Amino acid sequence: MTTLPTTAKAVIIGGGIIGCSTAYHLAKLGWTDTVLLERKKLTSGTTFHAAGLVGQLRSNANITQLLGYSVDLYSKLEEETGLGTGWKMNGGLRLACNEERWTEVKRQATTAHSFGLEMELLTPSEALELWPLMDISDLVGAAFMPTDGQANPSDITQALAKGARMAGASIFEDTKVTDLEVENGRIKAVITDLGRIECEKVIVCAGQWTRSFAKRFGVNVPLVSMEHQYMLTEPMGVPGNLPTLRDPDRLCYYKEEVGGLVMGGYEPNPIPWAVDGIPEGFHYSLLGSNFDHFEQIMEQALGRVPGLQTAGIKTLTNGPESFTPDGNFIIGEAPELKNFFVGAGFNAFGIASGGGAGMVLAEWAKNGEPPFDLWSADIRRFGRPHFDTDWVRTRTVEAYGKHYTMAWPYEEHDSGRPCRKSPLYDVLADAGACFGEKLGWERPNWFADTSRGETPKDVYSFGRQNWFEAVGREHKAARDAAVVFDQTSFAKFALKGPDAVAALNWICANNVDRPVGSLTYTQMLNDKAGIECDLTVGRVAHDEFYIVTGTGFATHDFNWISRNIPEGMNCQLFDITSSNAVLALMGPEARNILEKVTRDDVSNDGFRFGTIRTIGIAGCPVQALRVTYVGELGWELHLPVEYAEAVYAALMQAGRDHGLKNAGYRSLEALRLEKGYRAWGSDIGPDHTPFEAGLGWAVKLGKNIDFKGRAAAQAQKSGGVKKMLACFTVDPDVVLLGRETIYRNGQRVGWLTSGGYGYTVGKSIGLGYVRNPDGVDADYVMSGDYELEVATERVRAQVHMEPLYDPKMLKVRG
Ligand SMILES: NCCCC(=O)O
Repeated sequence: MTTLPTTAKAVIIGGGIIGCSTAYHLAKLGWTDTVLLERKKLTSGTTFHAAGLVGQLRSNANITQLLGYSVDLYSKLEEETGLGTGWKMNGGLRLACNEERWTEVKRQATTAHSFGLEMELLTPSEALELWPLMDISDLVGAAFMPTDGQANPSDITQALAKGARMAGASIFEDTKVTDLEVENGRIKAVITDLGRIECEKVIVCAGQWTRSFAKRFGVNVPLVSMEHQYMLTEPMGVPGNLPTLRDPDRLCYYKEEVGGLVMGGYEPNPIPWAVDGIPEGFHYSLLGSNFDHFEQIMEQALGRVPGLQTAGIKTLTNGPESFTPDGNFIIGEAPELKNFFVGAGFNAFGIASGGGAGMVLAEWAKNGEPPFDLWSADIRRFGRPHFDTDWVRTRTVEAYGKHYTMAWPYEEHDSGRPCRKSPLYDVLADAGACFGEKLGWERPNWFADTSRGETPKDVYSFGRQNWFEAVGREHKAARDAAVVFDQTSFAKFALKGPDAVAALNWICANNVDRPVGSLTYTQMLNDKAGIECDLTVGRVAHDEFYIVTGTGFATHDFNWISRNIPEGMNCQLFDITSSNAVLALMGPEARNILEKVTRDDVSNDGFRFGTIRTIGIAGCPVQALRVTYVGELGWELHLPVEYAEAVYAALMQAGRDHGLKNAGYRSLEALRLEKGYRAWGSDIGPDHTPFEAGLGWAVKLGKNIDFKGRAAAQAQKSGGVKKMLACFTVDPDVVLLGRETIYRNGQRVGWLTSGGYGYTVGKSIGLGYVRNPDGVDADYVMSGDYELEVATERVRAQVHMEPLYDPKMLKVRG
């Protein structure tokens, strides 16, 4: 009879690879009173039927690092535990069968180089030498990553479980979690059919069962079970050292197994499973093989591996796996419930991610923060649309179907749209808007001039895309006249209460205790002085602040602020995103236009840069913020949604004689790059401090006010930095997209965090950190000779530490 402990530091729910890896790492970190509970047997959920490929390269440096950690761990786990893992570092091949895919593969190789991974380009015949079973008649080229590999999913999980036990963790199989005890918004205990365990942290690694389990406690985990099939052939003389192979143009992957081949794929019409809930008793269970559905993948594979025509098929495994709406996994502490952690939704990368995901989950649970920025996989990246199961399923079906399709620059999702619409959606659509989508919001990306025969639809490529000229027109209007951006999707919060100023001044790096009517640009830092939030704060009353942040950061920033209000302080945070529309009027003509529609004083003296006031426009009380993200004179106009059409119409009419144009997010991006404004999530984030990012001027170290992250910020200000954000320009015909490698005096020193084009300066622009373990300052940055690697080619680059456009801020303050 199993006797559960009555207390534990951490309880992990789920005995698949992620749960076992988390237990392994928590125990190694010294939390030996970690308990893992598995409802049935280890691996019996999804792990046992995973294919077991371990690839490393992703478009995000830290996720690539996490996967690289898995490879390092798997390389030594067998020796440590004495259990076989099936780990083989045979390398991984990726094929390209057309010129566009070849460009994508070359850009991926450069991304690999940026992140410090070896990835070699091969001719078709060189690829054939590594993978002699394939037909290469349609091949343009291939890339080879020598450190990729494959593992046996069940064996590697058992080895992690053994390693966890060896380090002191306890693992209980056949133990069902029936409930959680929650007290004051945090986890108190886990209730099982064999007893109660009081604990500090719960980490739910229950695979596709995670969504319904978490929902019982108000936590949203947007994942969907999808049927995924792969076949295994009878032995056909496949050598044991065969690299894994990804053939994205044919949607297929391959690996060697006992002398045969595993072959699976990602069909464009996947089948969601268990839409109304996973049946009781579904463990060590598979779905019936669906040969008809697999035929489309099989047909493609036969073209690549002719030997499959005569190979016997041993099994066609149809196992449901968790997929997510954006193809990234879901990790971190739930915003809805303290001490409730999630590691789920691994999109068929569970085995590749297992080692690293367990490591980061363990560190996050133990230390209260992840070891590095995991924003692209963070559970707080989701928002309102992700609560709706139908919407999540629709979007996830699209994401699954695009698993191997070309990842085009600027690609937008097609499904589940339109979902959240600004009140101006129809008006802007009539004006030629081509919309993009973020967190469900439809947002104009650019405006087609339909009178010239332009169509508001993106045509994707790796070169300049069809919207390039249209965005250039918007850019020019912003610099020479004025534009209006519909930025209604901005997340907006109100913080109210007698302690609002004290609380916010603790959370913000900049000083927000300024007179009513002041606007403050500020970061919010973690204890390492990493930038957790980057936002604008307006003091609208003695005891009230209006906070504006990016569309995609609504859940994250709300959670960060509310969790960091010091205990006992009397103030409340409200999400008022849906109450207010936002029109940003920007450009040298902005004042002339605004003066025509308001009786309020908007002169330079009457309405200074960096202030917020209420003005009247078209019968509407508008909160006007004199601020800019494009480097021009301008105002963000925040107004109750019901006035949006009237205020927009008044502006457009008044702007007619001033060259006012609609503009979208693509020109906003080009404008901000010229000005060197940083974007959270790419140029700045938890791995970057204000001093590294050139934002030290916004940190209140000169004031005697304590704030979160102050000690680390102070230490870095005194000790100096080891990386520094710089701007790079290259010839206009070089397309920069981000992740291009930066070389200083021939040495790799970083990669671009953003890339784009500056229409005023007529150059391609990138931002990125220059790293040096011995320390970096502006002189060091400026004294180097720079090249960028773009799709494996090196190009000369100029470096800049000042904004390319209006470095003295004359336009903004004028
Ligand atoms: N579970 C299949 C993984 C496929 C891939 O790594 O591309």
